[in-house]
Amino acid sequence: MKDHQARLIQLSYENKILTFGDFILKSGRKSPYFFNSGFFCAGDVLGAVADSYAQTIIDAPDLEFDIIFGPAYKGIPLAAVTIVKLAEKDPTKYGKMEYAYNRKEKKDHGEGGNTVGGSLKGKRVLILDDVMTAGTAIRESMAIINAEGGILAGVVLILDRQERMVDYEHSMIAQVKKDYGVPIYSIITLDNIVQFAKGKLPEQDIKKIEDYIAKYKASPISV
Ligand SMILES: O=C(O)c1cc(=O)[nH]c(=O)n1[C@@H]1O[C@H](COP(=O)(O)O)[C@@H](O)[C@H]1O
Repeated sequence: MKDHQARLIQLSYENKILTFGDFILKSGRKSPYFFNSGFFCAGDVLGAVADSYAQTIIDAPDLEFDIIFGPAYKGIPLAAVTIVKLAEKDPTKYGKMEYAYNRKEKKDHGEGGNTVGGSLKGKRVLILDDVMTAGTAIRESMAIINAEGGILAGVVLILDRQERMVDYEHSMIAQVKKDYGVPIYSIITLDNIVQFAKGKLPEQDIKKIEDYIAKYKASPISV
């Protein structure tokens, strides 16, 4: 793990963003851990996630984009702090780059429109989201970008849960990469969380995570 990844997991655990227990996911799966990015609300941990997003973007060899899109609601502050961090790290490349987000409800007065911030029209758009499990949230973002005339350029996530799709061995990330032909990066993965948990949690909790992995972890194959 790189320093920024280890630091982000540690801070996420301390801030109860990363928790271990019994959780029901959006997909209906019963999970022994949950990552709640709604708790990125203290300055230190929000700064840490912004730094990790920005570093992941800068280190990615094949991400070319003109604007960042943060899906409402949780993606909005994440996109805002990341664009600030990118501008700090590389002012020439990112100083004038914009970000945008969608409204949950359509507005038909004032400036109108479904998105706020920079225009997506004709631009290569990088989606910045928190967690991908079954891919539902990401597909919703893709539909918004299409409707606004943007071109999807890639996705950066905080956590790749590395879960397999129902009835398949491969992951949702592998499927989305194939369907849209764009790169997808994540700051941390389930593997990183397991590595962290092994030094921290009691044996019975590790066992629950291992059982979950045996049941739901995807094979590292592309489609
Ligand atoms: O329900 C989840 O799968 C989930 C797991 C987790 O650890 N953290 C988490 O936030 N989620 C939620 O699930 C969404 C992603 O799941 P999909 O839309 O199924 O890919 C996230 O945007 C969250 O709403």
